[in-house]
Amino acid sequence: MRPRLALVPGEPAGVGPELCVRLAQRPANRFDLTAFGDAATLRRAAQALNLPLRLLPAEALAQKPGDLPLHEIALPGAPPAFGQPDPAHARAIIDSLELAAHACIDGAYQGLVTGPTHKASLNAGGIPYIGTTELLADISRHEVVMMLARPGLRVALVTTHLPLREVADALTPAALKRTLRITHQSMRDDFGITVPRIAVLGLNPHAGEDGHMGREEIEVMRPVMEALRAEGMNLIGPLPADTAFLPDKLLGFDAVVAMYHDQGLPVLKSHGIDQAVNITLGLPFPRVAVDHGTALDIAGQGIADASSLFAAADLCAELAHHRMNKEPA
Ligand SMILES: NC(=O)c1ccc[n+]([C@@H]2O[C@H](COP(=O)([O-])OP(=O)(O)OC[C@H]3O[C@@H](n4cnc5c(N)ncnc54)[C@H](O)[C@@H]3O)[C@@H](O)[C@H]2O)c1
Ligand SMILES: N[C@H](C(=O)O)[C@H](O)COP(=O)(O)O
Repeated sequence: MRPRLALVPGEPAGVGPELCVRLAQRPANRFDLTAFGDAATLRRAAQALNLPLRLLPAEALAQKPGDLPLHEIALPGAPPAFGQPDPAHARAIIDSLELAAHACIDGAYQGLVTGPTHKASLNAGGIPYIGTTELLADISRHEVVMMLARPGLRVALVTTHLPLREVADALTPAALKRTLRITHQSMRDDFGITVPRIAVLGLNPHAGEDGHMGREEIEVMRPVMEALRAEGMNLIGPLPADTAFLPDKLLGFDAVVAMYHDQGLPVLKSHGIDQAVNITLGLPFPRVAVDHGTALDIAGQGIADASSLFAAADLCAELAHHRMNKEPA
């Protein structure tokens, strides 16, 4: 059976809608798609790119390139100008994500693929939004982990979208343990790695230099890692973050756990945005997103690279297939 994926374009003023239009042109997808969003925005994106687009009822199946079933969540008013998010659209954008997530939880869809959102505009529109990862954790009532991945490198985060000055306080034994457990379990269940080798980065320079440059490695990290090793987890570290990503070292890890957003993600994104994706581990359904943002500077110009969205949809379908095949008959 082909999985049916819910596709949410994200910020209407950004590149998300045009990337969804490009995805709808791909022949022989191994999955069926239904977009959750605004029809006028998708049509406008197709027009800007001079690509065909035929919006179908949500439950229909695409018949030819350019077909896209749509569950419409209309924006109030016309689509925003390219590159100019309108906070008045915040509610509709969040509704798209929430409806798509609930449809996945209810089993109508086997996975969720999302385009980029503009966090500042959503907040300016009165929605206390931190990120889609956190939103999905709330909706599903599951503890989750944000992982970005590209061929040869997977990076999971203990803390996600919070100010740097709050990171050390947020690195609690419970947060670290939760992240390591969810990452370990997902490597086994979703990626089929029986004994995942998980590298854990120190928080401080040189992993604290035996306590001379910070004590979180000694007081928080080592006790948690010892306890989890006793349960059979293969954990390496705490490692100095500056050298953990050396190519030879990476060959020895299935995943790297970073303590905060910009400790891990710049390394991954420095390889280019084309093949990288953002996976939410721990949800009751697979969710994969693009690894890049709204790219407001190039929206509507037809030059945005759709590779990350294609990779996200392909991986989401693969994870969905995997879960469908594991479910008892
Ligand atoms: N998945 C997500 O929802 C997600 C991810 C990252 C950032 N964001 C949000 O996006 C907004 C803008 O963030 P930013 O400016 O830091 O990052 P960005 O990724 O939007 O842009 C950084 C640079 O990369 C380029 N770029 C991005 N995507 C591209 C693509 N598909 N093809 C070609 N070039 C591309 C942009 O033109 C820009 O020069 C912020 O609100 C941020 O929070 C969302
Ligand atoms: N941290 C992500 C990144 O840098 O790509 C991004 O902001 C999106 O995260 P959500 O999917 O949680 O919105």
